[in-house]
Amino acid sequence: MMTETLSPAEKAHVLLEALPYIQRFAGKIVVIKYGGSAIEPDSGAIDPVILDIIWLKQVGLLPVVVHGGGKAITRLLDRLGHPAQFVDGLRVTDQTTLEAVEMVLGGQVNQQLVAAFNANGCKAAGLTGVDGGLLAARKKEHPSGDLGQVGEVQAVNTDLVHALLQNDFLPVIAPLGCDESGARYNINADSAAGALAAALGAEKLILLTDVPGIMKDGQVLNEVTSSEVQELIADGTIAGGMVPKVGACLEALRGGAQLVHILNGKEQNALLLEIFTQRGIGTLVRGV
Ligand SMILES: Nc1ncnc2c1ncn2[C@@H]1O[C@H](COP(=O)(O)OP(=O)(O)O)[C@@H](O)[C@H]1O
Ligand SMILES: CC(=O)N[C@@H](CCC(=O)OP(=O)(O)O)C(=O)O
Repeated sequence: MMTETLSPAEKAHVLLEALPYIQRFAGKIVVIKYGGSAIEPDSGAIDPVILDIIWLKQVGLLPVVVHGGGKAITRLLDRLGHPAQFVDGLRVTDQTTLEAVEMVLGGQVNQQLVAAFNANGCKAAGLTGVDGGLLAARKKEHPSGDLGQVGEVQAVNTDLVHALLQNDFLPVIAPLGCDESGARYNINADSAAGALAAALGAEKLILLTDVPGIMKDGQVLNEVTSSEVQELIADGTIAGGMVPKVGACLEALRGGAQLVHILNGKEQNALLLEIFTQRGIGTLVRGV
């Protein structure tokens, strides 16, 4: 292990460096979006991201996990011979696609994550945005045309999430929602995480993906403001799946989140390094 190469004083320093961050964030809600691009298919091996999140909870933070699963949905659609189609990072969702989305997000991926948390000593409970009226959705209108059953969050009822947190459960949330008529919607997981972070008054929103942050000319941008984000979208630097991600960041900031980050979930212990050390990693998105 890497710690074997550290002297006892260096090991103690690592622990002491974390102390002010533990004190600052204890009791605070941190929404973590775990993207389908970073979640490995079920391999049986312990996912290091799961251990990082358990660590956060163990030292008194209140993590809330929102997961994606876009790659797994596309794999299922491929097996069904049903082509996947995206517009601005959003999956066009016909009836067959909605069924696949519900199976993968509400079933496979959610249960894979919950089982992994529980197996590693962390009480986790899986739910979708349909449960307890968590994510009240409506059909998302898009300038490019009809996206089918793609939803956008209209309102968030946080009662169930608070009930879980109060009972020491880690909420693991799949981004599905429904409207008052019972129609069900596929919601982009970043957008769901942004809306939840805003509604929960989260201290932090962290979006874990498969790239080191927002990239420009091959370099990761350490920090961007909301107005720079608009320019980066307009000039095509930010495209595809990164578009809903930055939208989620801006929504969380508008909702009062103090710190919003995009990190590479595949980078070893990215979460712990970002939260508990002075080392800045990924992209920090600022409100101004
Ligand atoms: N400027 C950018 N910087 C980084 N990634 C970008 C950028 N523009 C587009 N992307 C794309 O966004 C992807 C991340 O979004 P997505 O595939 O939806 O991930 P996730 O499944 O983690 O939500 C990256 O893998 C990359 O292909
Ligand atoms: C409307 C829409 O695009 N929904 C997404 C929901 C899953 C998701 O966002 O997963 P990632 O975070 O892994 O991309 C989809 O169907 O792929």
